[in-house]
Parts: sequence; C-alpha cells; structure tokens
Amino acid sequence: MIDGYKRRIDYLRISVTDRCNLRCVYCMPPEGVKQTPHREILTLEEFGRVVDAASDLGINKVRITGGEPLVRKNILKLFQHIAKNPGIDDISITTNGVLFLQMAEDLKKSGLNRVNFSLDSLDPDKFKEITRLGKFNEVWRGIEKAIALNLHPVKLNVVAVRGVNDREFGDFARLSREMPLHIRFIELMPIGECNPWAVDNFISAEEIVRKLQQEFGPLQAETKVTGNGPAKYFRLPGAKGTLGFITAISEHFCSTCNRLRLTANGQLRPCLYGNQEFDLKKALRRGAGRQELAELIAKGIRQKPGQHHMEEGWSDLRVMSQIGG
Ligand SMILES: Nc1nc2c(ncn2[C@@H]2O[C@H](COP(=O)(O)OP(=O)(O)OP(=O)(O)O)[C@@H](O)[C@H]2O)c(=O)[nH]1
Ligand SMILES: C[S@@+](CC[C@H](N)C(=O)[O-])C[C@H]1O[C@@H](n2cnc3c(N)ncnc32)[C@H](O)[C@@H]1O
Ligand code: SF4
Ligand code: SF4
Repeated sequence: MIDGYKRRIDYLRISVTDRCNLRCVYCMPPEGVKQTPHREILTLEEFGRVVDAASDLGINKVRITGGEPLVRKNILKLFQHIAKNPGIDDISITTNGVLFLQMAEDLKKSGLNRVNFSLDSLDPDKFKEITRLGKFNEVWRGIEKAIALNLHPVKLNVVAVRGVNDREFGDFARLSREMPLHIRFIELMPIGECNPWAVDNFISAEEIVRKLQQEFGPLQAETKVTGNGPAKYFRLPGAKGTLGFITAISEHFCSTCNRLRLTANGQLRPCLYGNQEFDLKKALRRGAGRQELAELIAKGIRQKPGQHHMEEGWSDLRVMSQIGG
C-alpha cells in the first residue's frame, strides 16, 4: 500500500518479545527494563493473524526482532505460519545470536531466509563489557553456522559508540574482506534508556568513513545488498563482504521509508521514532477478522509521518527492545 507521502509500505518488523538475555549498554540498564506482563504480549497466533492481514495490503517482507526473538518460547511456530503465507517472500530475523547456533537448522527449516546479527565488538572482553552478559564465542559460532547454512546475506549490526568500539572499525573492515559478511555501522540513536548518553557518545557515519578511507583508501559504492532496510553499502577492493552505514541521525532516510512496526504488546507503530500507535491487540482480542485488521493497519499506513523528529528528543515511555529496533 502507498502511504500519504507516496512511499510503498511493504515491510513489517515484529518485536515478538520485550525480554532479552543480554543487557547492551545502549539498550537496557543492567537490571533490564520493566517487563510487560505475559498476558499483555501477543500470542504467536495473534502475531500470525496480523501478518496475514498485513499481507493483504501488500506487506511481503517480515522481520522478527525483539527484545531477543530467540528467547520467545515456540518461536519456530511463528516462522512456520508466516512461511505458509504465499504473499510473504522474505522472512528475516535480527538477533543477538546467543541462541542461534542451537536453533539455526530448525529456523531454516521453519522458513527463515536470512539473518542479521548484532555484534558490536570483535574483542571478547569488550563484547562482554558492551553486552554485560554475552559470550563472544557463542555468538561467533552462530554467525559461522548462518554462513554454512547459506542464510545469505548474513549481516552484522555494529552500533558505533565513542570510547567503546571506535578503535575497531578497521578490524571490522578487514573482516569484510575475509568473510562473506555485510557489516553495517549504525549511528547510535537517543532512544529510551540511552538518551542522553547516546548524544554524548554519538559517532557519525561520516567520521567512520573518514577513518576507514585513511586506512583503506576510497570505498567503492556497492549496489544494495539484498535487504529491505536503509543501509548504504560499500566494498573494499576484492572483499568477500561489504561495509554498510545506517545513518539514522546524520542523514535520515525517511523519504524512502518502507516499513511498519508491531510492538510486542500488539501496537502497530508506523514510525520508530513517532509515538503514535494503533491498538491491534484490542481488535485481535475482541475477535476482529482479517479484513477488519487490515483496515486498522491501512489506517496506520495512511497516518505514517513523513519523517522523524529526533532532534526534539525522546518523549515516549517505550524502549528499543519493545519496539524492535
Ligand atoms: N531511524 C530508523 N532506524 C532504523 C529503521 N530501520 C532500521 N533502523 C536501524 O537499523 C538497525 C538495523 O536494522 P535491522 O533490524 O538489522 O534490519 P534492516 O537493516 O531493516 O534489514 P535489511 O532488510 O537486512 O536491510 C535497527 O536496529 C535500527 O537501529 C528505521 O526505519 N528508522
Ligand atoms: C533492539 S535489538 C533487537 C534484536 C536483538 N536483540 C539484537 O540485538 O539484534 C535490534 C537492533 O537495535 C539496535 N539498537 C538498540 N538500541 C539502539 C540505539 N539506541 N541506537 C541504535 N541502534 C540500537 C541493536 O544494536 C540491534 O541491532
Ligand atoms: S540490543 Fe538486542 S541484545 Fe542488546 S539488550 Fe537490546 S534487545 Fe537485547
Ligand atoms: S524514523 Fe520513522 S519515517 Fe524515518 S525511516 Fe525510521 S520509521 Fe521511517
């Protein structure tokens, strides 16, 4: 469906849980965020009903995210449901990778096409410091498994944080030469917990590009790597993988935005950074049919804002793990 700004909306990101087995410094406080009671979180069957209704409006790509999507019990059932919908041709996941290795084959069999891992450091001690609870080797073995299972393109999300991983950009670039990995540097966004810390530790994509070019010479622009998101891609000469940049702050990409979000508690959120939400949970739980759900989703699409206003600050009670990134 086309929205009020002539953008084709065809991508739905679903946060299937607000729970997580890590506590990344930019996302959650050490004790975690207050969890939504289980009864408030949509069931897998309810998520499936929303996907089916959304597919009637032209949504053909779905990303499962969270919190950590792989901690959601029976999550494979949701993949299996979505895979049966002939309107959906791309099913992906964004994960911290902790549980990926053990679930990888079942995820693939259940319909997963490709995976984006969050990995902010290649140094195990630093990785532990950033995630507070993570073990680098567990995640790394999951990444290798995703490559072995051909869940291509396999992407790494690296949130750039000053004083934390800003000495590692070159190491990530070298990794893209050696392995078929698509490494995306993400600008730190002042959302939820990390606001205003994020403002002080922000690094622009431009600064990262400058540092990389000093070391590796000019970066060659690459035609878009398969994906539905906003990253712009480059390749080092002869590299197996690519380097990408997600410039949510320095150069927002709202004019080409193609997505909707569904929060873990069933709120349709047309914009990551806009606090307007449409209550699908209420409709689902009073028994709304597919057409009625589709009409509600269409209303959300029609009211999707033209762009974000991050410069005005975060005035929302939600945090990233509830919205799904
Ligand atoms: N401001 C903003 N940031 C976004 C948006 N979509 C994705 N991002 C950021 O990009 C990060 C990486 O997104 P992913 O979950 O890996 O998904 P993606 O980049 O859409 O995925 P691909 O389909 O592989 O291109 C997110 O965590 C956000 O930080 C968006 O619509 N607006
Ligand atoms: C909220 S997480 C959910 C999925 C999964 N737990 C993971 O980490 O991949 C989705 C993405 O959001 C990113 N993210 C979280 N907080 C962020 C922030 N303040 N700014 C930019 N990206 C952020 C994470 O790095 C991750 O790539
Ligand atoms: S970024 Fe992902 S892994 Fe890290 S705390 Fe947030 S939800 Fe968990
Ligand atoms: S900030 Fe909102 S409008 Fe802009 S790209 Fe993200 S979701 Fe789309």
